[in-house]
Amino acid sequence: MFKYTCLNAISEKGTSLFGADFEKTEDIREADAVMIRSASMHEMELPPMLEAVARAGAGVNNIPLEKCAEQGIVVFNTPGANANGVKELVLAGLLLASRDIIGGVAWVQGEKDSEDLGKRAEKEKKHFAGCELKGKKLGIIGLGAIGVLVANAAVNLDMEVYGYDPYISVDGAWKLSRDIHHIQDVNDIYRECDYITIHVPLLDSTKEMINADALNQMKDGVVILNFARDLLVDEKAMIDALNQGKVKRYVVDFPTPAIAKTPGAIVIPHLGASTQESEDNCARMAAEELIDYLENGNIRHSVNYPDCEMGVCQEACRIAINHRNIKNMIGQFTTLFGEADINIAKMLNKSKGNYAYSLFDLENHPSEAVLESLKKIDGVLKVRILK
Ligand SMILES: NC(=O)c1ccc[n+]([C@@H]2O[C@H](COP(=O)([O-])OP(=O)(O)OC[C@H]3O[C@@H](n4cnc5c(N)ncnc54)[C@H](O)[C@@H]3O)[C@@H](O)[C@H]2O)c1
Ligand SMILES: O=C(O)CC[C@@H](O)C(=O)O
Repeated sequence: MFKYTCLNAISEKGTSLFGADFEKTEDIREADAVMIRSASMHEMELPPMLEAVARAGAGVNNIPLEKCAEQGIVVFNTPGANANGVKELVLAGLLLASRDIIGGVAWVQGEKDSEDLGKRAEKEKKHFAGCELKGKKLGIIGLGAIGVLVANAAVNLDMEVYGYDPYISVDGAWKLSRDIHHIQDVNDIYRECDYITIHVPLLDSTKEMINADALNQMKDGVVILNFARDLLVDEKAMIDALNQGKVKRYVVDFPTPAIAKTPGAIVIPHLGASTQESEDNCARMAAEELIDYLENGNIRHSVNYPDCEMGVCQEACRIAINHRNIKNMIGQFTTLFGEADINIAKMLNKSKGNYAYSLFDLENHPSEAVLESLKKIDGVLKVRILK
């Protein structure tokens, strides 16, 4: 029996996939698995029996990845599962920044008791006029699941699209429309574009990438959209740029009191992935990842351990070992099995950065003593016996 806990509301489309071997608990201390959206785990003590965390979403900056890896806890996310939801809100952001729909609707609300509202609207509407997207230059920083969808949709809106992503995946490159200009130097995006949208993860290397230097290079009256993470933008520099009119509109999905008070900012309460479809997709993918990991030891879409899949075990049992990526680990594992007279039917070892993962399908069950010896090997972080 496995236990899971949800640290945020998770769609029932995902949780309903947990079968008879799974039970929900409200107490993380007895959970084998955590499902999470945006709650922060940074200050949390990680219980010793926790095996896995699944982020029903893309960004994992709310989870201590290294601390989890050190305890043999595999962290998953759900790449692409909410990308369409975000893409659609980015398109809404482009339109909201270009036409004063928000100002116009607020004006109508303020005048809703005027008998001659229709007539007055015709006179006042000039205050809410805007510009069209067609022909404008859109720069996209980050061409992953969301950036590619935004880029292709913007081409269909007749925008001139510039994309920058030095680490673009082969899959991403295949999906990208040929009409997109591939940019090698992000400064070209800063200098050339009328609209700039960022779709990169929050990392040490991307933190405050939109800072005073970047803003100074941009065109006067540029529109910036940030549906990725608040800390990608230096908020103080953005507020100054909005106050000086350098930035015409800043559309941001991450509210703070300072930005919400600044004229020109269009601030949304983190709604990018808040559609039924995105929530269902993320929950389903997260649940499937956890089930396959807990039952079969397979890792797919992990952000702190290598992906490693060996299907369903057909032998006496499967041993899953989370360990450091250092030399002679496999030699020590196989020596132990050999000395215990256990034949290995199938094995797989993968590494990612400082961490590695090994699966062994064995023809006989190892004794408790063998399992204890495995756990004692220097560099081993977790050992599980499955089936
Ligand atoms: N507002 C929301 O509700 C919402 C929803 C989903 C994702 N997000 C955020 O959006 C981010 C992107 O999501 P995604 O699903 O497209 O992720 P993704 O991993 O598919 O794409 C990220 C892309 O950024 C690129 N990248 C990394 N560093 C870069 C850099 N310095 N310059 C240019 N490109 C760089 C990567 O190569 C990758 O292609 C997530 O990390 C998350 O923070 C927000
Ligand atoms: O769970 C959410 O609502 C937001 C998710 C989003 O920020 C993500 O990174 O996927």
